[in-house]
Amino acid sequence: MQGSPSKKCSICHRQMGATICCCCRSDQEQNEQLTSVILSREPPPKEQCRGTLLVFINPHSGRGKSLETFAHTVAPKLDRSLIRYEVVVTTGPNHARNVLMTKTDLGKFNGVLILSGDGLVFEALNGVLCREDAFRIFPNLPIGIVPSGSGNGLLCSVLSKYGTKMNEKSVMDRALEIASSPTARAESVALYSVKTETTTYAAFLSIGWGLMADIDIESEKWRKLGGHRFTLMGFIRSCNLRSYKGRLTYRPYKARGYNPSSNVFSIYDKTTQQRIDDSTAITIPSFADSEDEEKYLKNQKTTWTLHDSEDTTSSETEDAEEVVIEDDFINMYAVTLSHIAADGPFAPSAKLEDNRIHLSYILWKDIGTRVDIAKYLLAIEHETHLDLPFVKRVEVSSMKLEVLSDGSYVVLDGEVVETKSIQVSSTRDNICVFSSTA
Ligand SMILES: Nc1ncnc2c1ncn2[C@@H]1O[C@H](COP(=O)(O)OP(=O)(O)OP(=O)(O)O)[C@@H](O)[C@H]1O
Repeated sequence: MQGSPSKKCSICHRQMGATICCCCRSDQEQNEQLTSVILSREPPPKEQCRGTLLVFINPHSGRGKSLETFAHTVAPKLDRSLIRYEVVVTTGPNHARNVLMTKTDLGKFNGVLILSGDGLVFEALNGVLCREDAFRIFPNLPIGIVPSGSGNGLLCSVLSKYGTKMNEKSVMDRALEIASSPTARAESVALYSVKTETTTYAAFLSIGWGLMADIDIESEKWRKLGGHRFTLMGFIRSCNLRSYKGRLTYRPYKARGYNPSSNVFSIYDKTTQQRIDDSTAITIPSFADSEDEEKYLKNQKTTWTLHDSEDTTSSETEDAEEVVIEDDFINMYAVTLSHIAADGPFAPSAKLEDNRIHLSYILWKDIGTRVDIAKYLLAIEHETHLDLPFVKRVEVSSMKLEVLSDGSYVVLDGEVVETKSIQVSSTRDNICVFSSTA
């Protein structure tokens, strides 16, 4: 017997079945279908499973393929590895933040997996920062990344340490392997305290203002081009070069006796709560009264340990003097990790666990012509940008930027923050990030 006559799609001219053709489906319909595929998967039996991940998927990040990647690649791999997962498909800005701020059972997870870019990692960390147990969660809840956004500096910095080639395919392949491996390991990445006029943030990657910040934000409309969006906007911007008036104050970095370690651990050996319990058990004094014990635990590590604070012991007797520069800038870009994207390293000497801020800036008065700036942007790809004579660079432990003119973006970890004053400080706190397999 013959079925109903099959029609041809008017767009791709392929034969259609009973349902509408894949190319005609709206993004929303396709996302809804993928979400239901993901949510209807049978988890591996609890008694056999190795652990559980909390997964955030931003369906609109980068080229908009994250739901597809999870449904067709990550989820089947996790099932095979006997790793269970709870999925949150984010519906808009602050969804992930609100979940992480309020979730009462975070301790049961072995890690958080994020399918988006640096922006969603930043949002997630700042959700955790709002919790009273934030500073116990940070070093014990590993964050894994499947690169679906257009900027994945954190992931590229982590993978480049282990020799992954910096191109889109190699980064994606290795990220998928680590994200779904039962032998995945995590390690420390330094965290920074940031204060603006109104808000305190946790940051892990970069603070930009001027040329590169403008390129980053103004090219967002071309998200679907992936990394090429930066090249295109870079070209446009160096043709229309402008200066930005500001005051930059910084304190050169002194180690003050600090020698951070990577602290590598296996993600599925323990849950986050077990790791927290283990670390508090080492330091907890014994209390006769359980109320005193509860008070002690509550007061434990509830805020930042600043690198330059009075409490951090110093083997160096003198702190470095602050330096103040008030001038017309072309670019100010400070990074705390080596890579800001999947091309060459922006700060080759930056290490994951190290808490130095690698500050670089260009003053208007130091450049010859706009060709210098085009050279600078091109040199980033070849890792020679820091050798250019008009690029000033210094390693600092704190920096403050005061914006003295209108019409520019201050960009923190790739996200715009509405402020004219921003202070970034090195801390001795860290997060932990999926980084390798055993
Ligand atoms: N469903 C959603 N729709 C729109 N925005 C979302 C959604 N879910 C999360 N977001 C927001 O989108 C941003 C994602 O940024 P992220 O860097 O992860 O991806 P991206 O595609 O690289 O974006 P960008 O280029 O803006 O950095 C976050 O600020 C997050 O709050």
